[in-house]
Amino acid sequence: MYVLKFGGSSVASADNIRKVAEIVQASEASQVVVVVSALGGMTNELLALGTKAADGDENYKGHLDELRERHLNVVKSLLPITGQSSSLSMVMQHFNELEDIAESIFRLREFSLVTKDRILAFGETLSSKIIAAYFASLSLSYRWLDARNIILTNSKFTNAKVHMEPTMENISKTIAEFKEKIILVPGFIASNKKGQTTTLGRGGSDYTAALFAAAVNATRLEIWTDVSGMMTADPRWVSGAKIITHISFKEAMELSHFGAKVIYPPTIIPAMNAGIPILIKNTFEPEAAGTLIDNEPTTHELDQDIVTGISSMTEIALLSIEGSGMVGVPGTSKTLFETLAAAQINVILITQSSSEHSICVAVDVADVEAAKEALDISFQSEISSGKIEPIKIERSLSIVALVGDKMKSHPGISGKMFSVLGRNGINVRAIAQGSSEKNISAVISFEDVKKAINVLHEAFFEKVYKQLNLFIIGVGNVGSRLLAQLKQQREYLLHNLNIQLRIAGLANSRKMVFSDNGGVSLDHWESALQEGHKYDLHHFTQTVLEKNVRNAVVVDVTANAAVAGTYKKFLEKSIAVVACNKIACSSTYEDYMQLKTLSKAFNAPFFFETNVGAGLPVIGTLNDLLRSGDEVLKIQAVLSGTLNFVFNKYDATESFEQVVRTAQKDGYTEPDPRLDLGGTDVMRKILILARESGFELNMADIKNTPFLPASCFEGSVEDFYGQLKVHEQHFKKLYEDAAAQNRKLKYVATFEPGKASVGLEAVSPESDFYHLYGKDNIVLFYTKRYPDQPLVIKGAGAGADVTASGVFADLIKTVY
Ligand SMILES: NC(=O)C1=CN([C@@H]2O[C@H](COP(=O)(O)OP(=O)(O)OC[C@H]3O[C@@H](n4cnc5c(N)ncnc54)[C@H](OP(=O)(O)O)[C@@H]3O)[C@@H](O)[C@H]2O)C=CC1
Ligand SMILES: N[C@@H](CC=O)C(=O)O
Repeated sequence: MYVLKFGGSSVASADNIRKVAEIVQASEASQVVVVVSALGGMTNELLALGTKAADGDENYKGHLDELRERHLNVVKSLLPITGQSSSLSMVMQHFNELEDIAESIFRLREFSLVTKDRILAFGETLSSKIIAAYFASLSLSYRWLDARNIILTNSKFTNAKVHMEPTMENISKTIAEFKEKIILVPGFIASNKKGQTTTLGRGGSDYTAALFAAAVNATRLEIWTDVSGMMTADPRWVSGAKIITHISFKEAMELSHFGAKVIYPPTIIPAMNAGIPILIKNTFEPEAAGTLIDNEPTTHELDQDIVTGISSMTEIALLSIEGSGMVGVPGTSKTLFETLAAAQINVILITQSSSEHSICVAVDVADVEAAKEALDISFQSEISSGKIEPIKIERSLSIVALVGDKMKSHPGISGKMFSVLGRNGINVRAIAQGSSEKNISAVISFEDVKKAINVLHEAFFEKVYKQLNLFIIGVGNVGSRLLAQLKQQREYLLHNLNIQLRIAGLANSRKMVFSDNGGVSLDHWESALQEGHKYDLHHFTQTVLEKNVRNAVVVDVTANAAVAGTYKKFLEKSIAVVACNKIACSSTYEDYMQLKTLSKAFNAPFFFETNVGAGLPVIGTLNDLLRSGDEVLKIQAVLSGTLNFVFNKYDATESFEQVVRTAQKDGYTEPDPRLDLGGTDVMRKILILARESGFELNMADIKNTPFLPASCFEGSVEDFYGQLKVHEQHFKKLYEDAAAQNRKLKYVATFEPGKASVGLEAVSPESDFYHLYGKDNIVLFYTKRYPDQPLVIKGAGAGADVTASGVFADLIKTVY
């Protein structure tokens, strides 16, 4: 025998009830008990009706008419016209009775728990009788059974406790007498020994079904609902949440406790104790496998799935009792829990420090004031004598929990959980893990809960893609190439690295756009940006912070100082920063160090590989040398792609001004080319290398011997080009003097501990820099391990594509 329970959504309309009938008929069992809830939403409607009447609100009458109409309409659309009359009069009769009760409530202005149960019982009684009539119209072999004659409870109205022994006996005896294939039972309702109607509280229909399943020793209990089973996380929050096809009873209990609304744990206990498997199925997708809950060890699609699911509970509050007077004093926790129990307050989570200095309990936020009041009274003397500090309350908190039987024997799960939360800037307020190790719970801020569930889901469910949320500022020369590369590689990243790119925000100096769903389209980002809001850096920064999305990376592809000034705000919220903008790392040493410190302290990657050598692995190599214990003795380098290009190309046949213009047109110069020609760009780069080598240095410490006449720096960029023209002879002479000695002009940067310089040099053919072509850069690292023959990095050191690819590589590094 199977027991099938259909919830409110499954019987909400005539169409749905037809589906129920199909499912029941298709059941392979020779006999089925079908337990049904009230039409979807009806329990709340009935409650509201009674409350209205009790409040003296005459509108209860109109409300009653609507509910009557809804039931009559279901009958009319479900049954053939010839078979409707007896059901229509059955509905009318019940509503006449309901009307009498409602009128009494209205008159007396009293809606006692006894009356509540009477009113609520109409929901399941009516739905089950209508369904019975439909079964009759299909000529199915069925029997309607009034649960009130079978399930016996105490008199705790609205949440009655079942007298198990007589109830079990009643069910098994009664069912044994029935020969019909279908036994149809209204869920949720029962009666006390006086014969008064009682109800079984939250999840009552599931409980009815579990009682029947246990009493008849059913082969299986099927819970038919509107979702296809229990999921690895709440699908409203995690778009990649998956159905769990098989789960143990204990895991299901843990998972359901926090938020998984598919089953309500206490209701499945009778079936669980009897070892009856429970199958969660979707009435609207009956072909889906659903979730099987039983005593068998959990199987997963992937063996490495240690965690079965992630659950959450929002709207909780923490109460903390702290004080030195608690240490070594037995009885504090006894008083605490007895007080809360006496005040009818459910404790959701408990933590106590091993120092015994503090105990922290999580309760429903609705209970927190009452809890504090009760505790203030109980601990009054300890608080006033200072042994215990006044009880603290923290609201706006949530719990996220990992659930899984297999976590017990698997080290590292909690480590991974907390490091994933930490990496995403999610502060953990309290932690609880039972010795069964089936559940690891963390209390976090409510505003972080969505992010927390998503990052945990990504971390523990291998097949789930990790979503990288990019906020890109700057879509010029380099930024637009970056977007093109992201577009080109997005499928590769998805399928090979499980990284799902999402452009969560995009800005230039005029417009900005954000996207909450799929992200700004990589195919149409230009038009999306064009149609965006007016740009405002403060607004952009605030929006990034407020969005609080997981795996967020701010990508600075501008050359702007104000944008560089925002990194601090991001890093201290654990948002990664990737920058090709060199301003932050070449600002004051204190600012540079602050960013590095924040990055470490908040686990927020801060990558700027492209600050030196564009896409060349210069900073990464230097970091590797130092991490492995090497020390930098000297750095010699050609670090300006622009200047290398200009002095390679310039031979006085084409004007110097024209050659510089070409460098700008080809995307090698800074947005303001005077930074290249004046040496500032190279100063920044050697400064960054010196700092990354572990030396304290500032721009003012670098000697810059300019080769441009001072007048080139006056006025605008166009004035600058004008001055280059004016001084053509100066550049010609520089070139010819070098050529006359068989030398080439190279703009060289040098760093040795204590000193750094940049300037133009005429290098001979023996120099490492002589054969450096095009826009190439070269860096020679002389270190303790490479004292004579330096470690050399050489290659294209400027250009939008190579720079974009360096930024791209940094972005990917933030994931690992
Ligand atoms: N080119 C290269 O080879 C290399 C470049 N870099 C660095 O890359 C960065 C970008 O260079 P590049 O792409 O050539 O510069 P572009 O001038 O071509 O683009 C700059 C982008 O930043 C935007 N922008 C400027 N100011 C702001 C602001 N205050 N707020 C928001 N957005 C702003 C611009 O918007 P709008 O168009 O509206 O002005 C534009 O979209 C520079 O820092 C450069 O040093 C690093 C290594 C190599
Ligand atoms: N303008 C720079 C670009 C890279 O940083 C250069 O010319 O090297």
